[in-house]
Amino acid sequence: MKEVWTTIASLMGVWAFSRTLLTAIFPPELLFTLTKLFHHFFNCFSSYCYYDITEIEGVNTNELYTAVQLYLSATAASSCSATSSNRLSLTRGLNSSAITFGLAHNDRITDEFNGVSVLWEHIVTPRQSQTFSWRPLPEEKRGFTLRMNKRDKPYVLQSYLDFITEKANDIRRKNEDRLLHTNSRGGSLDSRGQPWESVPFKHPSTFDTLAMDPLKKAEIMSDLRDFADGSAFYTRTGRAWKRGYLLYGPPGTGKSSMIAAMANFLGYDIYDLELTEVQTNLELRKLLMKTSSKSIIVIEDIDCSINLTNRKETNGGGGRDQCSFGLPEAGPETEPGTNNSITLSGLLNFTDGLWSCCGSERIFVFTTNHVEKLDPALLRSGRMDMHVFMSYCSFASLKILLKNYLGCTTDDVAPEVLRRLEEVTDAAEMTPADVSEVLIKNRRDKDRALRELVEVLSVRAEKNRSPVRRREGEEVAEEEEKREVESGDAAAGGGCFGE
Ligand SMILES: Nc1ncnc2c1ncn2[C@@H]1O[C@H](COP(=O)(O)OP(=O)(O)OP(=O)(O)O)[C@@H](O)[C@H]1O
Ligand SMILES: [Mg+2]
Repeated sequence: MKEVWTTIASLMGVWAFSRTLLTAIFPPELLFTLTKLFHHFFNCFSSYCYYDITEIEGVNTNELYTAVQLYLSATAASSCSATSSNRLSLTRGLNSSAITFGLAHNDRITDEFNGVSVLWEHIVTPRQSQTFSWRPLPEEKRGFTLRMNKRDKPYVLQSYLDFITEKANDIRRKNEDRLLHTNSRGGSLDSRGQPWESVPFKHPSTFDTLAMDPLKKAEIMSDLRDFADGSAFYTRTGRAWKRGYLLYGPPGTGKSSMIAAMANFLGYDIYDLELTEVQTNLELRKLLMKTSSKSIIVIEDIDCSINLTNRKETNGGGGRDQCSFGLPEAGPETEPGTNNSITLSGLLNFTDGLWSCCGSERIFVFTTNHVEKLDPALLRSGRMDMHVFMSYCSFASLKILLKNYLGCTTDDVAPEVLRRLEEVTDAAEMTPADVSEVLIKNRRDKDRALRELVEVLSVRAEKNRSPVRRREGEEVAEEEEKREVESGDAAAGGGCFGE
């Protein structure tokens, strides 16, 4: 033992002496170059190269670090044996329903990509001193080091990192629940500069549970699928990657349920834009800029949010916008130029102006109960590409509701009951919401539910056949016709599922 210590001491002595000697002989620049050459020389003999991916770069979070962490968490979870220890850290993010596995501090994991084996090490060291930063930095410095054989680097490094980024995006999408964002705070920002407040979006509505004409439904689903897969198409045709849907129809026909089904179908987040909370066009634009890709931007009851019919030019608008629209019951505080000065042009720019393209893969959905109140400019193709009429409950829709609530198909219903339902459903003009209520109430007793449903639908159908009601219906139909003539070919070119 004594001999070992003697050898170490003498080696250190030699090293210290050589350094002193070298420093005395060579100027510092030359010494630096010699040291570099020395390292280079030794590197030539090492068959590995190393890449550090730190958690924080400057003051920003390094997205590659997050991607690697997610990717390795999936690898670690599937093969605990690939890690150097059998300890993994477990985390569950706020708003996420999935648990993420992670490498414990200073742990290693091997991975294979295209037949090439690599080694990852998770390095955690205490942060020395708090450098100046606008936001507090974590107490520990974290990073991953990737070790790869030099000969493999030119072939796999880039494609491996691309693969990791892609995989991490998939995992993120699968792990995270949909988010529902709202601008209920008005234009004020939170501590992270966000104007949107978010909650997990857990609406269970899907296209399976949505009661509507199956053909109409299939067309919408295929349109959405084409949209989501349309990256190349939109680039080739020079169009912004966005699509607008107008859902209109009486209350309780499933417009909001359809939006939820769309979000669940595509895996997109929803931004529920409360227009009455937005004061100016500029605020509207800022909200738009803070939305993410792969999202549905919704304005519900657009006719109630902003008065789009009383189009009047204003002189006192400072020349910023030509036409201003106050809220329906516009008091003095909502006069243009004062508090709420959102204009139609601001809204139109929001949906298809240059700023609407500041992200990609976004769907705009407007809903209304009174499509006749909307300005034709808002309805034209390019803004609202598809007009979807959500109708009263048809016999086809009723079958879906029977399956949803009573778990029965048409085979389970007695033929005479089925025939009676078919006779009265369309004439009854009941909304799916009203039909659902009857079914929910009697869901424990299928026969009673069907009996009551036949009764309610028959009474409604009979009422609708009465002469007074027919006259009213004719007036409504006339009004509809007038509106269609007025809005002209607003929807021409786009899909229109009106009935
Ligand atoms: N087409 C439908 N398919 C399945 N369920 C529906 C449908 N329409 C309505 N419902 C049921 O009725 C409830 C209300 O529907 P929803 O809120 O989607 O209607 P809406 O058209 O958005 O109404 P409003 O115009 O008042 O906003 C939903 O929770 C759902 O259970
Ligand atoms: Mg609704």
